[in-house]
Amino acid sequence: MGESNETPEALQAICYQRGSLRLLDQRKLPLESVYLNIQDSKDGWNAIRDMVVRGAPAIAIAAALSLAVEIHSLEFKGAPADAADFIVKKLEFLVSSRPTAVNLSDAATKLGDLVQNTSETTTEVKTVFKAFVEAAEAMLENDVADNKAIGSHGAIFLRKKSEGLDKLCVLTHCNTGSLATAGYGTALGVIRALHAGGYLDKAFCTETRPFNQAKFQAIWLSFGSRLTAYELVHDKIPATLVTDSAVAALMKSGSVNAVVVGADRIAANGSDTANKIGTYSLALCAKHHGVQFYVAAPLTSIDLSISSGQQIVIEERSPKELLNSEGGLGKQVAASGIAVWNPAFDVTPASLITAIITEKGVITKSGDDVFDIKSFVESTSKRLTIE
Ligand SMILES: CSC[C@@H](O)[C@@H](O)C(=O)COP(=O)(O)O
Repeated sequence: MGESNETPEALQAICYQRGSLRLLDQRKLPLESVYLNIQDSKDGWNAIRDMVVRGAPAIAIAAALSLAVEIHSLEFKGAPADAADFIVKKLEFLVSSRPTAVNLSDAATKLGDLVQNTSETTTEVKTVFKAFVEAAEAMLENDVADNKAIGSHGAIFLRKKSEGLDKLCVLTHCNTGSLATAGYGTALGVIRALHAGGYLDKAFCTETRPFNQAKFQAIWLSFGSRLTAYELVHDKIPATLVTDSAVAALMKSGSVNAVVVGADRIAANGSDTANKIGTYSLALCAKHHGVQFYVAAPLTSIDLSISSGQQIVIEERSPKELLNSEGGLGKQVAASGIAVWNPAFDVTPASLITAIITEKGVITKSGDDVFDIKSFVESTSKRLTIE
């Protein structure tokens, strides 16, 4: 993994052209824009594990493209079936980088099926590789369009639900924007769409402990946004940063009309949702204060194979992120010997969620207070499109 200081375009987390992949090192934002060259799936795995790239959709796309770059110039000896097996094994390895977001394993399953099927209909290894590379590239291209559709559906729905208000104040958590996706973002995409339409009064972004994913922090290793605040400032969207622990007081003051967050995995039960740690507290606060709470996510974040949030594996990160400054790399800040529990995600029960905003429309609850996620997904044409 080499480094370069070139800045192709601000807010572009994934820079790809066939045979070349560079990932914006999000640990260094907002003070430095450094791109890391990703040459193979091992580099991709490390970049995901070490949070160079993060956010459920971006992780899946970066993983697939890291393998696309690896096989671009690979001299592979073997039959098409061996090439498909090679790809499937590499995908399994990539899936092991981070466990909670389903987008990566969804992509791996679909891409694996694609290469297996292709290998059965060709005598050429290069046909198998080409099918994989084109499908990985399609993920990058389709994601921005999907996010813009999420933004548009969300903006229309939120306005409808907030009749009487000309402009809305919307709170978001973590980073779900251009940096977490191929561009535009999911929950942040809804905020972008509201702003573009002249319907946003103000966005609130939470600090998002412990990695500070929403905060603009002047220490390059204090992970996170830095990121959401960076995007909001970049787009000149009126916004205010708050600590995670200020949210209850903020809602009590009546300053928030709606909360919109992203998702790493939505269960089929209708629908417990895993998202960045702290999301559950926001949802409880929102319920208490009568504030609407929305999840904005692509259909690839829905996992129909699990019936409830209890089956979602929650990633636990290093205690060092709490014990030391600068994302764990700096000086000790906590008492020696203290035990640490550092989950990266939590699960918000469906009962606290007003609606789920997807690229295919908004999933609302039926009379018995449940989301019929399964019917919604089945009635739409795609999850991961392999064209
Ligand atoms: C569009 S990103 C959706 C989620 O992935 C996001 O809200 C989140 O929890 C990101 O967590 P991260 O640990 O930064 O990968």
